[in-house]
Amino acid sequence: MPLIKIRDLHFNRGDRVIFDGVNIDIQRGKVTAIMGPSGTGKTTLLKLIGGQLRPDKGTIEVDGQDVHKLSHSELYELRKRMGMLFQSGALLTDIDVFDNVAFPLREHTNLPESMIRDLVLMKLQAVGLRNARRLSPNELSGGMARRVALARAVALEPMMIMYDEPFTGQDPISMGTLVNLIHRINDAMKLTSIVVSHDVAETAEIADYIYLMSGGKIIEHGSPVQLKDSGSQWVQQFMQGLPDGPVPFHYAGPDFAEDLLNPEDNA
Ligand SMILES: Nc1ncnc2c1ncn2[C@@H]1O[C@H](COP(=O)(O)OP(=O)(O)OP(=O)(O)O)[C@@H](O)[C@H]1O
Repeated sequence: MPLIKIRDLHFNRGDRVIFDGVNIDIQRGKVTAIMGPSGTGKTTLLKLIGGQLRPDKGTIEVDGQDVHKLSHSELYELRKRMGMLFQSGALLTDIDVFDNVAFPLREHTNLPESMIRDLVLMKLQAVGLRNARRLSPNELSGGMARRVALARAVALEPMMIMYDEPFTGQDPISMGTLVNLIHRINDAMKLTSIVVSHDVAETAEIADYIYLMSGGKIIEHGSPVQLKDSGSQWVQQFMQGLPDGPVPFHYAGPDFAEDLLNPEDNA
């Protein structure tokens, strides 16, 4: 049984079709990557899985529960078991690293402070920042801040974790550290991970399975090796990061000549 089962997912933003009949299985214990060009709806998909958005049609089941049929309190309980690491998931800047990681534990559990301390130190140890616990977030590098956010995301021992563009803005060394950490934490904590990214090389390195999305559909799915050997031109363009190919560079709409001929249209 997959941990997440997405069936016939449809979702629109105004007239724009974001998902047009998408099916995805996220297997337990694995790292699954969702990749696709900018604007294809990767972040939107994570929000649909987390219940922040509602599909127009189709279902999303997480651990056997239909996310969009849950009551508020049931969804709240489910969300506590879903770690999320959003790109914008900033740390609280007026408290130190330790208190940032302790925050969800103090918020959602009644554990005594001594136990919270042990749990926080364990999580910080796992991301290599136990000795940075008294630093304030503005004393951290971007890579360190992301590792603290990761420690915080796993503080409540979630069953899964969703990463939104975890590698953006990282230098090669902290990129390498993150790549290792995502895999190590997934295996050590027996998690299920979803990584949403357009960083092909790094994502292919950690993913056990990849879904490639474009134009509202899943274009291809398989192991990184299967995708690298794919005969599809589109898949090759994406996996090799080639600028020209079947993937359009321009956001869909009227063509340029038509726009120039309609100076009245300020849209
Ligand atoms: N709040 C919103 N209201 C209307 N449209 C939105 C909103 N958020 C996103 N969109 C549109 O939905 C589409 C998908 O956005 P999304 O952020 O999910 O893409 P993405 O694949 O994560 O892109 P990127 O890789 O660039 O982060 C885009 O066309 C975007 O313009």
